[in-house]
Amino acid sequence: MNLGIERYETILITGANGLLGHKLVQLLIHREHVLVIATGLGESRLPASYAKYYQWESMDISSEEQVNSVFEKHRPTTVIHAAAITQADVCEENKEKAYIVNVLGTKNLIQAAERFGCYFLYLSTDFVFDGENGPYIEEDQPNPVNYYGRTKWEGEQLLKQSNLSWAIVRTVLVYGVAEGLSRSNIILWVRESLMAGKTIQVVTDQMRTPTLVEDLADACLLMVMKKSVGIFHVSGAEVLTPFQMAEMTADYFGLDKRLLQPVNASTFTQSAKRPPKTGFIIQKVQNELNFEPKSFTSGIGILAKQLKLADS
Ligand SMILES: NC(=O)C1=CN([C@@H]2O[C@H](COP(=O)(O)OP(=O)(O)OC[C@H]3O[C@@H](n4cnc5c(N)ncnc54)[C@H](OP(=O)(O)O)[C@@H]3O)[C@@H](O)[C@H]2O)C=CC1
Ligand SMILES: Cc1cn([C@H]2C[C@H](O)[C@@H](COP(=O)(O)OP(=O)(O)O[C@H]3O[C@@H](C)C(=O)[C@@H](O)[C@H]3O)O2)c(=O)[nH]c1=O
Repeated sequence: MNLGIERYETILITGANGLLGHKLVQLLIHREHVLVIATGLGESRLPASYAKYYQWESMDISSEEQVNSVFEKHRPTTVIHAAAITQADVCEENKEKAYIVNVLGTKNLIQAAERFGCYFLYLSTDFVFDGENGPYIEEDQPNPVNYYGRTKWEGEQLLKQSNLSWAIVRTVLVYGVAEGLSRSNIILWVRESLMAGKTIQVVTDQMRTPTLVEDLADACLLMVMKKSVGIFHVSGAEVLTPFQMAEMTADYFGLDKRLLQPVNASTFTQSAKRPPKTGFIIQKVQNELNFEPKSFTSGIGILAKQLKLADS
């Protein structure tokens, strides 16, 4: 795909060791006229085969000094900000750390990006909503019910108040596979548990529109190409409960569904409250970007192929 840009773009990605960051690097490194600066905590955990196509910078976004020095060195034209503490329970139990990374880290990036006039794409979440009446459109009013959601919402507001040309991409329950991840996701968790013969409790009364990470990365690329501005809801189109997702995963891999134990979220104790019914209406990105997400079953198929390749 031609990026549709004449001059060279230097695209700086935060959270490049994460699931989305990994796929963004994979997608961008072979584009013409694009220099990829992949950043993350410590060393790169990206596949060794990508190494010669991008530059790695160890960058803790909560360090203003590290952020400024990486921006001075590479002078990015675009920032895709995917780094965050994404575990809702960790954020709830360690609010100060969550604030420092998710809010102040975002502020450091925005301030540095302002000095270089970057286009800034920020990853946000369905957890900015309270989940009382999803699925949501972009104009709905956020009202986060947990601390992770609050920090992401504060990040959104910082960006809106900036002088940057910005886009906020909100997404939902992202699934996929990549090397060296620091968090799992619903398909991997269900598959691994059932393969080990383990009974798992799965929630029946939450609603989500799960998102294949490759679809999300494609949407981010489209937005960078168009320099889209505003808030965009990017997710799968199917509204499903985690229990339905678990059943579909078990069916796909031919695993024993009797190991799936249905539970209500109220009986299921987690330190961060989860919004019950979220998910997105994605008409805006369908209309403006021609974005068409895969079905959940196709998404499992794509992930399964990658698992097979990794095993072979
Ligand atoms: N996953 C999901 O279901 C959803 C994700 N999102 C948002 O999408 C974005 C990408 O998510 P995803 O890729 O799935 O998440 P991951 O947790 O896989 O990736 C996030 C990355 O951020 C890195 N990170 C954490 N703290 C810092 C820091 N101080 N400085 C630099 N990097 C840091 C982590 O590093 P390390 O790996 O070393 O810990 C990790 O690699 C996030 O902003 C998230 O809020 C929104 C909705 C749903
Ligand atoms: C751990 C666990 C999860 N679940 C369900 C609940 C939940 O909807 C789904 C995923 O659970 P997790 O705790 O992994 O994730 P959770 O924090 O609920 O998911 C979120 O991640 C962050 C980053 C986001 O921004 C959100 O979009 C969102 O999808 O699986 C169970 O049913 N049983 C379990 O034992």
